[in-house]
Amino acid sequence: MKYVIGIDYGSDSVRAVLVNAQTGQEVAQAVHPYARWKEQRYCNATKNQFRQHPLDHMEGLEATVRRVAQKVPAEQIVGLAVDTTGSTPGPVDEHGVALALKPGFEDNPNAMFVLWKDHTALPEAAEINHLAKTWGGEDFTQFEGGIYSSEWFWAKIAHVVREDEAVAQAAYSWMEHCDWLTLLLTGGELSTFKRSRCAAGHKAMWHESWGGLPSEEFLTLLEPKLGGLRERLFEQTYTADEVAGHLSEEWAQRLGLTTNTVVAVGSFDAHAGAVAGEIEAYSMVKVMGTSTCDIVVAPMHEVGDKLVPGICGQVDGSVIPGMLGLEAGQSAVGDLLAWFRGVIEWPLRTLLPQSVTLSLEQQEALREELSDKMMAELNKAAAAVNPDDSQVLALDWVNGRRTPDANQALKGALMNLTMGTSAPQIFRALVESICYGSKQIVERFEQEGIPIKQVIGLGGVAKKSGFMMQTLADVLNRPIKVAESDQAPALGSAMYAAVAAGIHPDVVTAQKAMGNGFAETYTPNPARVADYQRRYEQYQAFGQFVEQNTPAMTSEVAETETAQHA
Ligand SMILES: Nc1ncnc2c1ncn2[C@@H]1O[C@H](COP(=O)(O)OP(=O)(O)O)[C@@H](O)[C@H]1O
Ligand SMILES: O=C(CO)[C@H](O)[C@H](O)COP(=O)(O)O
Repeated sequence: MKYVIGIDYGSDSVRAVLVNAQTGQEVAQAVHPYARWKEQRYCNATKNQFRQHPLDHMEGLEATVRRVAQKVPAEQIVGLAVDTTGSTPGPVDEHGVALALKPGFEDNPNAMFVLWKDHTALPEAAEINHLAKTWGGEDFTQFEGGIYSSEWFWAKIAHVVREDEAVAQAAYSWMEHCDWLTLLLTGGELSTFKRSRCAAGHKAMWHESWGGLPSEEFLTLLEPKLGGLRERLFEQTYTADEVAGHLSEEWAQRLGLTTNTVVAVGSFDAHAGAVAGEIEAYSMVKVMGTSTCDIVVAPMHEVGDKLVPGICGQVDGSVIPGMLGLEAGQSAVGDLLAWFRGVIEWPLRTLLPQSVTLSLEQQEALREELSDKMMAELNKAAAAVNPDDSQVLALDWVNGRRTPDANQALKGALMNLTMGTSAPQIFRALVESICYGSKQIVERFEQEGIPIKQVIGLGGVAKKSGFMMQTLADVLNRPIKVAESDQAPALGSAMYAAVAAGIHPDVVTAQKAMGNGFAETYTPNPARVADYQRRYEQYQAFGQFVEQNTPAMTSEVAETETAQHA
């Protein structure tokens, strides 16, 4: 019997699944929340600064993989692969050691991984967009939807090197999180390491037609401190079905595995999730968690030269080698609902500690009990709201708008509040706003000639919120299948690992052999469709109003906003 391990690094925790390499049947899974991240040690939410310490990731690697690996003989585990969030780049030395692991940088957030949802690089993203359209050369954003985001590689690097001279000096190179972990596991040389096509193509403006990364001239025009970095990055990229190497002696020992285990090239969580969600041509797989990524694949020859504006890129082989992978998404989905929960939990955090009748332990127990129940209860109560009784309308942009047309400077909003507005009505409006945002994305693909033939949901929100999924089916007026797997990105990585280890000839065959199928299908309720269409039009008008009244994101505006938050 042969087995593979898929390792999925989410925003809050890492999980590993051990599966049968032939059938995909799950043998074991283990989850580990990041300890430092849980305390938000290197974050500042008001500045939109979200940094993760590499020790959180290394501890999670050992904790999860050791636990699942012990279920079967080590020599039967033939492959593993890692997917992570992205763009989550971090600075490294000439051997690929993360800077935060080196003396002097242990507590410096700029030496850590800059999580996808960190928006401290708003000015740099605005500069990249301006430069790309005006510098007189190639528009390097053209395969990234034409608008570069502050969530991405170059904006983040430019921001950190400007802000922190010590990091700028010490950083030999930069790596996406999925690449850094894969190099860590294989112990190879940084100069010959196989970087992820998925990460480079969607976030680093890598494209074969201009010889890989944007030119030295463009990068130094953006920021002179980037001079020379291009040389120390990479020219080639590799798809996730390829072999990056074998487990190093050190990590084989630390994980309880052998050096015969093949390690596949890394990828992003959403792309791996789409593979496990059995994506096929013109399906949209919605990976719904903290954020949402909408992944579509299409045959290269059918898309031809078509460029889809306002999405997060179109990349040859980023999901399924040989097909074009297209990505869009929303920056806050589970996070939007978690934000609202946080708002209404305020008295629990502030007034409870003032209680004279409850002990500290009782307060803590009460806080946890209520917080645990809150999301499920809000879903239930929001589903019971009579839509005719509430006109509340929301914009889902609390963490900016990722797509269509990235504008991370936009903010969330609520309208039509009355004296009768209740928490469930607001929660319902937030859920609806997420669904309207999703409809805009589907429409963008279709307007640009990429038909969406089916919609598949997966991830924490798709599994936990039937209310969200039913609303989505009603708003989109399409059935939505929800994937069976609870750990879809990890299963997708296991599929990539199985191909890299030679168990299956290609990703499509691996999907067929190892797929878990679907748990349920939400079908649109015809009685709701017309009303949601009317409200969708109101959402669009509300969005236009807010957008028109939001200052254009020049670097000056971004700097003022950042300063106000500091
Ligand atoms: N019952 C629920 N309804 C809606 N959202 C939920 C519910 N329970 C948890 N969530 C949201 O799910 C998100 C986590 O999703 P998950 O897929 O597990 O994580 P990740 O995005 O890190 O991969 C959180 O943002 C949380 O607010
Ligand atoms: O942009 C992405 C991938 O390209 C993802 O949204 C990001 O990685 C975060 O994912 P999640 O919401 O599951 O934590």
